[in-house]
Amino acid sequence: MSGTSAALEPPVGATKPVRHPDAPAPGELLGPHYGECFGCGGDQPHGLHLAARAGEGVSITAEFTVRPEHQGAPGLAHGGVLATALDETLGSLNWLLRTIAVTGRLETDFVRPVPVGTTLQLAAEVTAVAGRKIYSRATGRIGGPDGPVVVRAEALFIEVEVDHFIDHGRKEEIQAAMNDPDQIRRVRAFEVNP
Ligand SMILES: CCCCCCCC/C=C\CCCCCCCC(=O)SCCNC(=O)CCNC(=O)[C@H](O)C(C)(C)COP(=O)(O)OP(=O)(O)OC[C@H]1O[C@@H](n2cnc3c(N)ncnc32)[C@H](O)[C@@H]1OP(=O)(O)O
Repeated sequence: MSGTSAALEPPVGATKPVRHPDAPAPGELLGPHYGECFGCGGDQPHGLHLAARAGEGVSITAEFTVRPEHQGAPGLAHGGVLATALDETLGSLNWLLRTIAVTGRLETDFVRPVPVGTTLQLAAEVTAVAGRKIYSRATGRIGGPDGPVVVRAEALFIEVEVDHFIDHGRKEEIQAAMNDPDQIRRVRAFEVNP
């Protein structure tokens, strides 16, 4: 069974997403938005190490290999981990809009079990934008980019200012991030140039 709640229906007046002229080129690896991120960070030993690549338009592809530390049932990926992979992939779309945004709502269909050792091939696109609201959807397949769909998601991301993180994040990590020139460069890559 699947379906989308009314909260994920773009309102009347929503527009098509526009790829930012300075967005990474199609095929370019995006790299992590934060080294300690559980979804994409290279410095996060238990994280997913999800690698996302820019696609055409406002679309993304990504890969994530399920490791033993991601199990729910014996030999199978935990559903929350799969939801994280979808969330991270959908979040990566913001590189192409050059917008900073956080997940407001994420609806997930778990279609088939995903064994440990499997590489999940994810694809996501922004479908509509309405003010600060960014509507998107994603699929995850196994056995290659044309393999069977195992997970699906639809989401609503909400655009925020960098202050969202500075105001709400724990002081230690925020301070460390602000002292890291690489982190500042990454944040800038998300923001629209004035
Ligand atoms: C140098 C310093 C270091 C900085 C380093 C930063 C690097 C950052 C780079 C990139 C970061 C990307 C991170 C990606 C990670 C993967 C994605 C995640 O997992 S993100 C984490 C999970 N999500 C949250 O923690 C959000 C928690 N929620 C909130 O903070 C608020 O609720 C927020 C911001 C989402 C909205 O709050 P409001 O006060 O700003 O805005 P309101 O007015 O409530 O909502 C705006 C519109 O959106 C709708 N809306 C909001 N939430 C909704 C929902 N859940 N369902 C449906 N509609 C919703 C509202 O109805 C409203 O719509 P109408 O404009 O009136 O039409």
